[in-house]
Amino acid sequence: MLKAAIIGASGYTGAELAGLIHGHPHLTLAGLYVSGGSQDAHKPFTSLHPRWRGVIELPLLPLDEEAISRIHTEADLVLLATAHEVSHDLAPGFLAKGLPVFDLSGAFRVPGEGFYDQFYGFHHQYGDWLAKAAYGLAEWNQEAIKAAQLIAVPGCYPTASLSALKPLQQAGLIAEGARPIISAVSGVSGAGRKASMANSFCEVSLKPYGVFNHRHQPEISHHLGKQVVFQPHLGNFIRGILATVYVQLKEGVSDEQIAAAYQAAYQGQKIVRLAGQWPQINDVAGTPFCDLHWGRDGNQLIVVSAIDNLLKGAASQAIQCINIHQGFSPVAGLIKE
Ligand SMILES: NC(=O)C1=CN([C@@H]2O[C@H](COP(=O)(O)OP(=O)(O)OC[C@H]3O[C@@H](n4cnc5c(N)ncnc54)[C@H](OP(=O)(O)O)[C@@H]3O)[C@@H](O)[C@H]2O)C=CC1
Ligand SMILES: CC(=O)N[C@@H](CCC(=O)OP(=O)(O)O)C(=O)O
Repeated sequence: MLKAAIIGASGYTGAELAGLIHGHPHLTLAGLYVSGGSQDAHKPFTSLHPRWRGVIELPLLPLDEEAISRIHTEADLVLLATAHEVSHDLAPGFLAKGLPVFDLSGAFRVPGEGFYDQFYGFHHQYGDWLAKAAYGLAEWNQEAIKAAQLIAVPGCYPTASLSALKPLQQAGLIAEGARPIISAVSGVSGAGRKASMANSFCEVSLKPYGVFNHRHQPEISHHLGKQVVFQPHLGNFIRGILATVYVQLKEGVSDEQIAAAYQAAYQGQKIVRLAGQWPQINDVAGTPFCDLHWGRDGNQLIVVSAIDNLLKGAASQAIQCINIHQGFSPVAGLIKE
């Protein structure tokens, strides 16, 4: 069994990771950590996440110097379920000790001068690690994920969007010069567990945000190799993302070519499902799946993609990355085989 330490284990994605690792055939928990000064330090994990009562009875430990030394010597791999700046600061220390790091934040996803200053509001100090990190879009990047020591698990909207668009881009079916348009709705858990006015029960209403300035637009464009228009919306539900993607096809593209592009990309892949009907959040919430379906009218294609933002959009994709990195079955701990 490989021992996995989770930093940020009291948060939404960290708690999902704890559950997935607890149930994984080849992984075991090597500690659940929160910040050194956390108000939750030393509390039982289950006092924050009671659904794991009697199952994961571990304390939330403060990430102080002693804890970091303990992780260096006792853990086989580290999962960072922390804010971007926190992951940016923590990852290099674990990497220097030779530990593989799977980072759920955006801190190592997009190389490029000035990118983090512009879209994340901090200056990136670790260009060498940023250049060496593998982008953990599991169905698309297996060789890089296997080889890298640092895996940057994609954002939730980019996972939903890229899963829909990459087969078309790879097959060369998208019209030159046309920008695919992604309109996506996320559940409120996408914003994390920390309280904020915008995410409080009485304030949440279906609405757009991040118009023309969301950091996932450049993340999607970079990893697609084509500029996109991306518009996120906050929905009044807890978990899940539904992305509707509008694509202008090249002249003369046939239904068979579109179907072949998706078959070529996902045949034999168990996590991305070609749903055969329009996806809905209820079908994927609480699961590691990404459901896709498409329809067309002439050269106008619509693809719909649905995922659970906390799972395929974060924690279960991180587990897919660990599985690939370690040579386990790609779906170990996610789907019974
Ligand atoms: N929520 C989602 O759907 C998705 C989130 N992500 C990304 O994953 C990361 C985690 O997200 P999410 O789970 O939603 O976040 P949460 O806000 O729910 O959790 C953050 C966790 O980090 C801990 N933490 C904060 N500061 C530190 C620190 N200095 N050292 C150690 N631990 C710390 C928090 O505990 P405490 O403050 O008590 O220390 C908490 O456990 C983020 O980068 C997010 O952008 C990616 C894809 C989807
Ligand atoms: C509803 C909501 O607020 N969602 C988050 C996306 C969370 C995510 O994918 O995470 P990364 O920050 O790691 O990219 C947002 O739009 O910022």
